[in-house]
Amino acid sequence: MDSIKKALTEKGKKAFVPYIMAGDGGLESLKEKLLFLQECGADAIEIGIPFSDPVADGPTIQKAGIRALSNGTTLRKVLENIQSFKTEISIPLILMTYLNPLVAYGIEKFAKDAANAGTSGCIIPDLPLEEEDFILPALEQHGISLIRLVTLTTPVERIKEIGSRATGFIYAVTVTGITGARNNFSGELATFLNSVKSVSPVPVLAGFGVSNAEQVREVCEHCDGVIVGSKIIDLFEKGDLAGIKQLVRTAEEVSLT
Ligand SMILES: O=P(O)(O)OC[C@@H](O)[C@@H](O)c1c[nH]c2ccccc12
Repeated sequence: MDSIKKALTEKGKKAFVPYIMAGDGGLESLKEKLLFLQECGADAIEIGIPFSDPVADGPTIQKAGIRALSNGTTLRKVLENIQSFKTEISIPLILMTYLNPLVAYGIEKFAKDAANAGTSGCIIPDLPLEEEDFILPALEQHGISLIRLVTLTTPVERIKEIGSRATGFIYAVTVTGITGARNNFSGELATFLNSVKSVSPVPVLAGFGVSNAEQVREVCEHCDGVIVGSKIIDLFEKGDLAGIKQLVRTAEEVSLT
């Protein structure tokens, strides 16, 4: 079993995966944030690499990216930084990057350096299934799982194909739009999550727009766990560490389905 799938299932509870932007608040704060989230009980952590054209991101993450870029954060610096404290992290770290910074860095070199840094998964939202072949072999060779996304508008056949290739977990996008807090979800959400679950050999985690305990519970009822980004960034910015801890813990209270 791959290490991400194992980490997300072995505790026998719904998974909680926070997202943070590397370099937001200075790269020196990354270690502290990761250790804090690990201590709160996060099951894995998604680390965003800042990029100038983040097409899937809403205002909160766009702003976090701009802050990170303006203090000189690069993919190379992030990987070096993570590598320096990797022995202190025991949960999977998953990098979220758009294709452009990856291609600029070099695919082979990225896969090798990401593995050396101790990361075990990668989300590339602008990499379509049809174009995976130029990157997948390098990731596989270095033991990095490619985490694929499905959305409310992905056709059933495509969801099946993604299910057949899935490693780590499947990222089910809960909204038709960009990242950021939402007041409510589509009426189709439960049906969508159930259909993804029915073809997935790995956990199905839902993300986009989840920003409070009630929504964590609502979404987790129909899948294996949740990913929260914008709200976590907000809470870190406000210094509300108790709020983060409480949100992470919510997933433990949801009964297994
Ligand atoms: O911020 P939200 O709405 O909680 O959504 C999660 C999200 O932040 C994180 O997983 C993410 C940030 N940028 C992305 C781009 C594509 C896919 C996923 C992401």
